[in-house]
Amino acid sequence: MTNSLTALFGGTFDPIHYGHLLPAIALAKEIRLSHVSLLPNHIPPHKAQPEATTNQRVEMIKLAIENDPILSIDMREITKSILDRPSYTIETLQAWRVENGASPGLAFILGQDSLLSLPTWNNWQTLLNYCHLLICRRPGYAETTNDQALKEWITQHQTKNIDDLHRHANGFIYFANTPLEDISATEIRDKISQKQSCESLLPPKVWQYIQQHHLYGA
Ligand SMILES: Nc1ncnc2c1ncn2[C@@H]1O[C@H](COP(=O)(O)OP(=O)(O)OP(=O)(O)O)[C@@H](O)[C@H]1O
Ligand SMILES: O=C(O)c1ccc[n+]([C@@H]2O[C@H](COP(=O)([O-])O)[C@@H](O)[C@H]2O)c1
Repeated sequence: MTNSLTALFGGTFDPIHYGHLLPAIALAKEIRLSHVSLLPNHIPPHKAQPEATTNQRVEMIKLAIENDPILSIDMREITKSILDRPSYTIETLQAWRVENGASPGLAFILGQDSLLSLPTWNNWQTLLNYCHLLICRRPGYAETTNDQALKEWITQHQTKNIDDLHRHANGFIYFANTPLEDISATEIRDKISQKQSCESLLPPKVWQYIQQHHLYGA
C-alpha cells in the first residue's frame, strides 16, 4: 500500500484555527496520510471577500503549520494566473490532474457544513472524477441531508474502507471520525471585534499576528 495520496484541504482561513488544524491532523492519522496541504483560496466562491488580505491569510497559515511536519501549504489558488474571479474547486482539481496525470491519488477535505452546501458548487457532481472527498465532522451540522440528489450521490459513492482511498485515484466519499471542534472563523472575527480573547481557539503565533496587524478590529 503506497502513501502517495495527496490531500488538499481548501478554505478561506480568515483566520486559520484549531477547527481546521485538529481535524486535519487527526484525519491524516486515521487514513494514513503523510501530508495534508492547506489550500487557501484567493476569492472564495460563496462568501464575502475575506477581512484579512490573501497575503495575511497565507502568513497566518504558515505560522500555524511551521512546527508540524504533517501540514503544508499549497499556493496554487493564490499564484494561478486568473486571479480576478472565484477559486472554483473543480478548476483547481482539473489543473492538478493536468500537472500530475490521472494515476496518483488525490483527495479533497471538507467539513460537514461544506458537504451540505455542495449542490451549490460549480459542477459539483463531477468533483469525484478528479478526487476523493474526505469529510470531517463539525458540531451543529446534520449528518444527513434533505437534498435528494446529494443524498443519492453520497450513497452511490460512499466507502467505509480506507483501502479504497489508497487503491483508487479518485471516486470515493469517506466520512472521517475526526474530533468535534466547535470553532468557526466567524466566531473568532466577532469575538476579536468585541475585544474578547481567542487565544484558546488558534495557535499562539496566529493570535500574536492578529494582534500585531490589528486584524478583525484587534
Ligand atoms: N470547526 C470545524 N470543524 C470541521 N471542519 C471545519 C471547521 N471549521 C472549518 N471547517 C472546514 O474547513 C474548510 C474551510 O473553512 P473556512 O476557512 O471557511 O472556516 P470557517 O470557520 O467555516 O469560516 P467562516 O466562519 O468564516 O465561514 C471548510 O471545508 C469547512 O467546512
Ligand atoms: O467550487 C465551488 O463552487 C466552491 C464553492 C464553495 C466553496 N468552495 C471551496 O470549498 C472550500 C471551503 O470553502 P469555504 O467557503 O468554507 O472557505 C474552499 O476551498 C472553497 O474555495 C468551492
